[in-house]
Order: sequence, then structure tokens, then C-alpha cells
Amino acid sequence: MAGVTPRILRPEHPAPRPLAGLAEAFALDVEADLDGVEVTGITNDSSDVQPGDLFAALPGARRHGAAFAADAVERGAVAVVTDPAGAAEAAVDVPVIVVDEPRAALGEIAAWVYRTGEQPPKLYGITGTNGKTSTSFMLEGLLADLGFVTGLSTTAERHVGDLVVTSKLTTPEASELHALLARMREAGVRAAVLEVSAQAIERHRIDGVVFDVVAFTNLSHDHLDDYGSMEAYFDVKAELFTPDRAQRGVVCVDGEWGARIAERSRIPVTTVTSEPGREADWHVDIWEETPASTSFTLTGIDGRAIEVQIPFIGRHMAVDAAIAILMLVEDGFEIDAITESIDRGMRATLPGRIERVSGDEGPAVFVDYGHSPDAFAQTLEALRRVTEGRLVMVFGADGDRDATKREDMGRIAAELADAVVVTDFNPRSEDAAAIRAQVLAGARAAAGEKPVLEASPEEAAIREAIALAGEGDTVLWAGPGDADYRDVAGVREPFVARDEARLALHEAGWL
Ligand SMILES: CC(=O)N[C@H]1[C@@H](OP(=O)(O)OP(=O)(O)OC[C@H]2O[C@@H](n3ccc(=O)[nH]c3=O)[C@H](O)[C@@H]2O)O[C@H](CO)[C@@H](O)[C@@H]1O[C@H](C)C(=O)N[C@@H](C)C(=O)N[C@H](CCC(=O)O)C(=O)O
Ligand SMILES: Nc1ncnc2c1ncn2[C@@H]1O[C@H](COP(=O)(O)OP(=O)(O)OP(=O)(O)O)[C@@H](O)[C@H]1O
Repeated sequence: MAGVTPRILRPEHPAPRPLAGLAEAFALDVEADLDGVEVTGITNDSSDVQPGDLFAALPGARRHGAAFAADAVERGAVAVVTDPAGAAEAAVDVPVIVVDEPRAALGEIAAWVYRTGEQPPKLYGITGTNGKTSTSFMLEGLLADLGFVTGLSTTAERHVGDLVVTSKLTTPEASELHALLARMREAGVRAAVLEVSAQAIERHRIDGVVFDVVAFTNLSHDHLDDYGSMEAYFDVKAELFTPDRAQRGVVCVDGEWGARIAERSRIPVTTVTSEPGREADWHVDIWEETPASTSFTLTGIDGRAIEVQIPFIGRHMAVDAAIAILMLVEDGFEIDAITESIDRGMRATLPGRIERVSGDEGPAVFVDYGHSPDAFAQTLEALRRVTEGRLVMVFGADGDRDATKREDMGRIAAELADAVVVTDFNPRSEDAAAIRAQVLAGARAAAGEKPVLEASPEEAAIREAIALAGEGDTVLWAGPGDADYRDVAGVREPFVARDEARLALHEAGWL
């Protein structure tokens, strides 16, 4: 794929393991001769193969990985693990290990290859429709401040101590995840925060990992192309709250789904809410919102209280921060130590999450990663509370992803902003104009007298939005967040919304 290719992090000094030991450890009935074969890594992606790897040829929606087995061997794979169909297809002269469901076995095998079960770091996992990345960054910031060498895996970035790379998937495939954990061990990482998507739980990407603490942020309309219904989507998320996956949990019970997660959970959980009058173990009471910060008190039903100021805007960000704090409380950290860390000022920066890109003059311009109706609502409501003038929103809906949310995204934007500019956002294989038409239908039905504009490409849209705004107004560009590419017709071309917005502000004389 042209354009931006994220780097995969692996251990720099992997210790070889005899493959015969794998067969023994998993009681595999292997026909091939494994004597003398040693593996140093594992991957399910032929383009990522390193010499000494075990190549996992997985059946996929589009093709069977076995079609790439010969390529993997050419790149240095010393053996292949696959299913019976893959074994029949893979024409290779290295040992082939056959298992019924290689994807379901990948996590445990990768944990064996990289020995990630031995002395793992503290592991924190965060799931939910929105807020996973934000909560993960805030938790990592707190852990770093508490003296830990930290690791992080999110949609935006992966961190191993000070090393930062961009991400491909939100939660990596199991082979990549265990390679990352092994790299973290080499770097002395003692606490790692991992964002856990529903796709990751369902597709065995977090197999072989048991979290110390997991958290649930919220559930709202998204990914119905994958799950068909909110109930099915919920069922997948709930699986994280079981003893095979985690020891303890923190659940935000704002909205209807959190209470159901807490009820269904098979591990001990603590609950938190920002809704007055709702029952929970902890309450978030916001007492100040400014264009640069949000202040709140986090109060437990046992009387414990923590005063918090975060350098981010909005109730949703306060909730994310509260979840991060409570994950530490659940893990046994002293409230005093956490409070001292918060008082020193939260170290986290959130790439592309309600990130201000404008200067002191002219409209305040923010880029945001929101790409679902609820994310739009939360961010628009937060910005409304700190905006004196008008609120202009520019956004699009992504292609090859849940099309049923598009009209709703248009409707929410038109209801909560004063003017909207509908544009493109990663159309992928779809026709960008057809996606815009669906979004516009929702926006126009709800807009009344408010302006609803259409502009393509994004460069034109942000300029239209800035032209509509002046001193005291706010422009929100939702969708791209911190992404460094846009996907048009399956090709990732370099594109950074933050840079484009700054250029547009400069051209308009504001920067
Ligand atoms: C629906 C889904 O999750 N699909 C993932 C899945 O695809 P698939 O099983 O259909 O695989 P495939 O493309 O048919 O390929 C079959 C096998 O051949 C291998 N292959 C393929 C090509 C090649 O050159 N060499 C090679 O070895 C592939 O690595 C794969 O193992 O396995 C692929 C290989 O790892 C992933 O790239 C792909 O993610 C796609 C790109 C994707 O967009 N996933 C999204 C929906 C996703 O997972 N999103 C969540 C976040 C959602 C959120 O909260 O916003 C995430 O965690 O990222
Ligand atoms: N607690 C929250 N509730 C609702 N919306 C939120 C919350 N936190 C963040 N958001 C919105 O969702 C957007 C995405 O936030 P973030 O990247 O933290 O979520 P995510 O769950 O990691 O998303 P993704 O899975 O798509 O990577 C933000 O830019 C913001 O608009």
C-alpha cells in the first residue's frame, strides 16, 4: 500500500526457541519433522516476516494467508502454522504445523514464542466505543509520573518507554501484540496500557494476555457493519470482564450499557458516573470548564475524594480521566500518591483528540478524532460551553465502515453546531460523493435555517469553515484527529488535518 506504513515493534534480541517445544507445549500432533528448527518470532503478515519467523497463515475474509506462505518462506520464515485448507494450499519446503483454528491459537503460540507470560508488566486494558485512546494516554501519563517506565498501544501511537511509533490497527493482531510486549520487556517497561477494540476481543487479538485492570468507557452507535446490532456489539465488549481476561474492572455507568456491563461482569468492578442522581461507587462532579481545562471532584461513596484538573475540554474528557484514576485505585495505588501526581499536573498530551491548532487570534480551531454520533455530541456540547460566538463544524463519514451512522452524524452536527460543512473522510473503496449525500440528508433534515455546506476535498472544506468564523467563534474539524494519512480508493496518501488547518488559518491571516 502506498503512503504511510507504520513500523511494527519487535524484540531486538529475541531468544530462539526449538519448535519441537511448541508441539510439546500445546500437545500438537505434528507430521512434519521439527528437529533442529528454531523460531525467533511469529507473524500473520507475510510482508512483516523476519528471518527465523514462524508464519501464521490465517484464513481471512478476503483471502487465505496460505497464499502468501511461499513469499513468507522466501523472506526467511522457517515454518508455517495454518489450518487444513491452508496446509493444502501452501506449497512450501519448510515444516507446516496444522491446527483447526490458527487465529484462535495465535495468541497462545505468540506468547510461547516471545515468552510474554514470564514476568509481564502491569497490564491495563481499556474498551468502549469512544474514549479508549484518551483514557489510555491519561493513564500512561499518570503511571509515568508515578515512576514507571511505561508502554502504550492505541489507535494513535504505540510507546515503548520513549520510543514512539504510529499504529496500524487499534489493537494489533496477537502476534504483533506479543512482539510489542517482548520489546517492552527488553526496555524495562513495568506498566503497559493497551486499548482493546471489540474486533480485538472477537478476533483473538488479546489472547494470551491477562489484564490486571480493565475499563469500560461507554457504548454507542458504531461498528454495526461488523456486529449487526448493539446487543451483539455489547456481548463482545462484555467478554473482557471475565476471569480469563482480567482480574478487576472499572465501569462507567453513564448511559444504559455500562450498568449492564457491571451487572454481567464476572470479575469485581467499581463503577463511576458523571450523571447526577445515578447510582455508582464514584461520582464525577464538574465545577469548572474553561477553553483550556476542566476541573472536577471525584468522590467515592466511602467519602474519599480527589480534586482533579485536566488540560482538556469537556465532560467526556473528565470521565476518561476519572476512569484512568480509578484503574490505579483498583490496582491498589494509594489515593495520596495519585493525588500528588495529579497536583503536579497531568503529563498526557492527546494527539488529535479535541486538539487546539489555532493561535491567540481569530477563531479557535480544533481537530478531533470523533467519528460517531455520540463522539460528535460530546465534543460539540463541550465546545459550546466554552465558546462565546458561533460553532462551525466540518466533518465527513468514513467509507467501508458502518453506513447506518452517517445520517445520525449529520443530524447531531446540524442540531448542535451553528453551521456545518460536510466533506470527505477516508472514503476508502466507496464513492465519496455518495457518502456525503447520506450525511447531508441527515444534516439538512435537522438544520432548519442553519447553513449546511458541502465541500470536497477536505482542503476546501476547512477553508470554507474558517471563512465562516471569526474572533470568538470555534471551528471543530472532526474525523481525522492525528492521522497522518487519508485513504482514498485503498491508497493511503499522506495527509495531516492539523497541518492543513494551520495552513488555512495562515492563509486567512489568523496565524
Ligand atoms: C475486519 C478485520 O478486523 N479484518 C482484519 C483481518 O482481515 P481478514 O481476516 O479479512 O484478513 P485478509 O485481509 O483476508 O488476509 C488474510 C490473511 O492474509 C495475510 N496476508 C494478506 C496480504 C499479504 O500480502 N500477506 C499476508 O500475509 C493477512 O495478514 C491475514 O492474516 O486481518 C487483517 C490482517 O491482520 C487485518 O488487516 C484486518 O483489519 C482490517 C484492515 C480492518 O480495517 N479492521 C478494522 C475493522 C478493525 O479491526 N478496527 C479496530 C478498531 C475499531 C475502532 O474501535 O474504531 C481495530 O482494532 O483496529
Ligand atoms: N468518554 C467519551 N464519551 C464519548 N465520546 C468521547 C469520550 N472520550 C472521547 N470521546 C470522543 O471520541 C473521539 C475518539 O476518542 P478516542 O480516540 O479516545 O476514542 P477511541 O475509543 O480510542 O476511538 P477509536 O476506537 O476509534 O480509536 C474523541 O475525539 C472524542 O470526540
